[in-house]
Amino acid sequence: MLKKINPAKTKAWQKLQEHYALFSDANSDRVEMRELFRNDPERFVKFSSKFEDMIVDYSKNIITDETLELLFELAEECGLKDGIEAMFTGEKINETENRAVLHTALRNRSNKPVMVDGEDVMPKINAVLEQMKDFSNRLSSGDWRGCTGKAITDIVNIGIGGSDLGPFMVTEALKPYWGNITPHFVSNVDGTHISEVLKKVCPETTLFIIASKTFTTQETMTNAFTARGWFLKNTDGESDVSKHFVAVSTNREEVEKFGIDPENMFVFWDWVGGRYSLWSAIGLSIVCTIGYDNFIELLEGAHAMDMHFRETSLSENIPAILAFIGIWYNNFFGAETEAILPYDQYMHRFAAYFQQGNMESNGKQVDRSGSRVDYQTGPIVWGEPGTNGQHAFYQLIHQGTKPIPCDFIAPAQTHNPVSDHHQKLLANFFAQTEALMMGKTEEQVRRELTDAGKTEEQIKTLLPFKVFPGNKPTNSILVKKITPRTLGSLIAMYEHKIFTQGVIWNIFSFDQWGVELGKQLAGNILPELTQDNEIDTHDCSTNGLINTYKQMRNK
Ligand SMILES: O=P(O)(O)OC[C@H]1O[C@@H](O)[C@H](O)[C@@H](O)[C@@H]1O
Repeated sequence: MLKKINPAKTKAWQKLQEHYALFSDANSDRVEMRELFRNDPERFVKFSSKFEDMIVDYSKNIITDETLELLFELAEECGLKDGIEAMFTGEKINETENRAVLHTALRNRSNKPVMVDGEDVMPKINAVLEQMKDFSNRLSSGDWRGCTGKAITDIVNIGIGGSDLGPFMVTEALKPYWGNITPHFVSNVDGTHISEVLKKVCPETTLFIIASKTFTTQETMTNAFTARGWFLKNTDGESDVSKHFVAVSTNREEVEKFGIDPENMFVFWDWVGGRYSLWSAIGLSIVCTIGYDNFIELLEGAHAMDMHFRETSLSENIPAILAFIGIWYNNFFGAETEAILPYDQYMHRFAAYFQQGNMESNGKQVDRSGSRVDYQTGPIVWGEPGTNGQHAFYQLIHQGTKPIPCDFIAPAQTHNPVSDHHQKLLANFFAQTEALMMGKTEEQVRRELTDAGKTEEQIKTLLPFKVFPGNKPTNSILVKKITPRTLGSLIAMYEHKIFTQGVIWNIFSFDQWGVELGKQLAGNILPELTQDNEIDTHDCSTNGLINTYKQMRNK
């Protein structure tokens, strides 16, 4: 089991607090990155790690050897190494749901046994993989026929949260690997989402994948029934449903109730968390889109990162180091957010994916003993692909008042070598991380303005606006190319970063009770919306909004 240690009460935490004074804004002699770089030409070599075709450069952080040493001490005091073993060996570390956490078993390409409740889970994982392989081959070869004998050309994944974000992000990131099946994704209960997707597909050649761990999620079931209604309206009858609807779930009973043949069901298990489920049967839409072999490459890449995370000492451990640096800013510099900035258009959903991964996992205020924490936990995660972000929100990162550590991610090779686009893209990547670290001093600005012929008066007026403080931390993650394997490693790297931070913050990262209340209340309100009578069962704001909505919808 994970230890229950208050990180803020450890010796390392106290030392980190004292150490922070060296870098604090309150210290007029503070140590800044510019100086650290000036004093150590080997800083890049020292503070970067290679992993297969990936390099993670964490040298542009406000850290010294001592900072990292203290963070390693913190991790040791909090029992990180034992925690990692507990997860990989199937201990029920998701205590509030009494579940193991074994997304790593789903990509355990060594096939060594992984035991849960005395049973090796590998045979059943392999059996579902075989089923996914067979199914996707039948789809892409045209062997699986729709109701009028036509081959399937489009799949629609209906799911939400973990049953949508992962498959959507991965299929988008790996678009260059698409075969002859086009994927679509419907998640939002807003009828616009399904309506717009249904406009693009033809009932005879479309297969719906209803993806839901519980098979009770309101949004998914509503969209699934709408899809079935649309299909039946446009085809000949109920019996054809089996050729056009398959399910991915842990809940056989509900799948059968919906009317999907259990033959067409792909199972997974309660030890797969929703937001960690793309490696399970939830990845069916990925397999159908990029092919089974590429999906296996994705698993292989993740497995390689798993091995690295499990077996490498903390001082060389990439996910752990990223996690420690995150804690450094979150808990000592008071950083509230982290940006993930992929310089790769195909990875445009990567930040959104890890928004759930991070914020649902570590958005917790109660520690593992059930007490309110007295320190900060999970950061707000956000981001957009470069270079779009540069023209939108980088201003605040460069010159705003909030510290925002950023991860820059880019491939050295593009799938679309169009003239010099990629060089321009990467020039921007490198320039931004340099600018964020170096900033622009008063002296530099003064020189520039003098060279531009400005008067002393003009220089004085403009100077404060044109200075960039710099000292803004970034990690740079450069991969050779975005392939299924690299993407698998990248995703696993971030997953383990989240896990590491959860262990140290002494919180449970694999439950998500916080999403329940809104669902419950929506369940209470829905029947109140069916009639036009005035409502007075809530607070005055909620009553007022519901009653105004009722008036508006009728006029
Ligand atoms: O796969 P399901 O059961 O439909 O759940 C979808 C999502 O439902 C949300 O309520 C959970 O917070 C997510 O973690 C989950 O991924």
